[in-house]
Amino acid sequence: MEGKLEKKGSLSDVKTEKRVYPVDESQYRLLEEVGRGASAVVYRAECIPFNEYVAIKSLDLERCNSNLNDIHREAKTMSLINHPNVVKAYCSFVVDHSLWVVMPYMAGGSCLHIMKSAYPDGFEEPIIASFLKETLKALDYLHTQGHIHRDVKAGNILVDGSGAVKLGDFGVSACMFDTGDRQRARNTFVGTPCWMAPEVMEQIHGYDFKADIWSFGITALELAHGHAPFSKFPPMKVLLMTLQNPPPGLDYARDRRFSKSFKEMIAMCLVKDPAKRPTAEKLLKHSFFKSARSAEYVARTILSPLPPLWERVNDLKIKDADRLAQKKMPYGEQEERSQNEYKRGVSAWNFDLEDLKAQAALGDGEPFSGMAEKLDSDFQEAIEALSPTLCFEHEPDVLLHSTKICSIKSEAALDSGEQSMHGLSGPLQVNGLRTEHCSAGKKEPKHIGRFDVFEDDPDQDSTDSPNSKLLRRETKEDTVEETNFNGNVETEMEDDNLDIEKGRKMELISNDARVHDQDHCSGLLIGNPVADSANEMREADSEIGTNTQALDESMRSPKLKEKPFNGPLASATTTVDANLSSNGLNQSKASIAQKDEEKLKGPLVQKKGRFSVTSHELESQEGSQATNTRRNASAQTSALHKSSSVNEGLLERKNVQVPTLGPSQSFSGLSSGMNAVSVIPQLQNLFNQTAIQQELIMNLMSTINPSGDQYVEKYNCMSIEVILYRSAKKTLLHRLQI
Ligand SMILES: Nc1ncnc2c1ncn2[C@@H]1O[C@H](COP(=O)(O)OP(=O)(O)OP(=O)(O)O)[C@@H](O)[C@H]1O
Repeated sequence: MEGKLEKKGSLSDVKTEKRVYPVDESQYRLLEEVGRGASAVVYRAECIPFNEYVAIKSLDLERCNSNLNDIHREAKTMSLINHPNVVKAYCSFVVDHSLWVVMPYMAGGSCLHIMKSAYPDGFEEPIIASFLKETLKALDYLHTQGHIHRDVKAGNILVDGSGAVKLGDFGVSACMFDTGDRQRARNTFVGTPCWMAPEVMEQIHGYDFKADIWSFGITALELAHGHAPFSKFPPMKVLLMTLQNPPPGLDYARDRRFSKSFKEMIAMCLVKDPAKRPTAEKLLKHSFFKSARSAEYVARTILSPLPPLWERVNDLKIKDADRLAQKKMPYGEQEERSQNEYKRGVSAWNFDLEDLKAQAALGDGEPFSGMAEKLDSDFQEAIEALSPTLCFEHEPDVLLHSTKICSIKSEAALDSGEQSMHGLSGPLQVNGLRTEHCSAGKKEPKHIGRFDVFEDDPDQDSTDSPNSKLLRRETKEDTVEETNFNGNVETEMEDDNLDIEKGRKMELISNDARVHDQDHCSGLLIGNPVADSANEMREADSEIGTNTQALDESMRSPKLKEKPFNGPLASATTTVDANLSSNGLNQSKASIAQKDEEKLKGPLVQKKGRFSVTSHELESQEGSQATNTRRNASAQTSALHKSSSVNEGLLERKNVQVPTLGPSQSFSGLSSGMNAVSVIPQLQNLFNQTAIQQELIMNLMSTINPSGDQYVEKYNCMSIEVILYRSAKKTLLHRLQI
């Protein structure tokens, strides 16, 4: 390691390393603010004894989830970094409630700052190549040292006065969002949604340094366009789009100005299967980087016309404040702030998958999905804006990450036990569409219901994008799923094994919540994430402390304790899969095919690190207790699957009309051997879950904005919808009983 440091370091670094920077506040004079992030303010400062400008990043420890030891450990790591393209920490020390990290002052500021001030539509290609090449060197170094940056974006690519480029924000800020060791950190969402790799969002197998390569590709697009893809959307939408859309690329009409080589380089980074992304070292050899210019060229063409960094930063602050002032409505203001922070690239987006699923359930899943068209657009926004991982407290310009939903979930999880968690665990399932890796050999869906309304979409023809071409080459079969907001999926399969494939999908879902098909889907997370999750939640709760206490209180209703919160996600999935398997014969054919295949390969159910675990192994490992629990959970999940699919069959057979269900409230085919009476418990189950969700939403609303009349109004509106929905279910139940 030592040798590597020397090889990759520079003389100047070695020189500065010998300097021992004072760890005493009085030895520094803070000057202007030159940057602000989620948890830190960065100042230009003077190191008095050395008569040198430095940057001091002041991290507010009171706003951090991490304990002081974690932060110090990370700061220490940062100080050990020694590479000309990585901003190192000279030293760090605590001042009052803040940690001061002393770093070299990067007078040009971040690429984001430069873009915002002077290049709102992005840079020219040689400049992009220059920034990216240096960034890639930094990543190569970090990855070689075993580090994952986790927050690569234009806002963290810094330029010094002489045009040298360094990757900043390594270590400390990453640790700010961790609550423990790295492994756990790697199972939480860390980073900024637009830049986040799909595998980071999915949390199925964890992620590695290839996540940085994805973020690097997104950063390339950011530098080319002036903003990251999907940056205008709220985080939930960004996550959905990243997971379900084809990877973004330079596919717009205006991108004709960019070279084929640039487009190709981006497409190589933005492959959803991390294993297929190149390493930083390999990428550095790509022809695109031949167009990179010298630091001197960057300083002359880009930096010299700009005013000093602090002036630019101040101007940007004023602009942001003006924009905010234009929006007067409280809700609009909050949304606008959120968007501002988001566009600014602040990384306070520490998501938890469960939060997102809860959000997905609230916004998109049953019971509301069928009524979506009836809700006014305002209400839709309000539901989306429930994205409760974000809230503003105290300081208007600072986005804090709140764990309110997490706290609700913790209560529910702890109280209702493992089974309830199964419906919520695993990959994000929204609108009945399971997220799948591209490597699964399938094309991505073209639309995500209402989320496909994207200004740039016409240009972004998924079939023409270089990425999708790239993906298609990897694809053995050609499957296109089109999903609308209500979870209906039209499937076109050009493969000869159509029926078997359809049946296999059904088998995968309905067997229970366990099976993954290695080639097809990420599937539900099985194993046993519950215990860990529950522990993490307990810890998270204790850390959250008073912030969420009020909410926790409000969530301790007996109903919530009794009922597992696993309905909408599990049942929303049903529509899709039931549609796929409307033919019972196909099912059994597929079932046989699946079993044959399992005999040969052994069904892969989970990957643990480098090891694949088959269902047999898993069962024997987990012992009978875990198996039983899983079976219970499976039975529950299956029941929900069945309940939804049975409905339509009954409707077809009995020709029952359900007047208040929207046209898009989809029910699917009847499984053979089911009778009407047998579905009543399942319907009852759905009915109960509706009530639970209603209460959950109400609590959320009152907690987020206890005095907000708007929410009350919205809630009333929603209550009506829920009542309509309930009455539809009652009618159905009544008719079935007759
Ligand atoms: N050494 C430096 N010299 C000059 N400006 C800097 C320096 N370090 C950071 N900045 C500026 O301050 C901003 C915020 O810093 P930083 O990103 O490290 O904070 P953070 O709280 O970790 O933010 P983030 O939300 O990106 O995680 C950066 O975007 C950059 O513009």
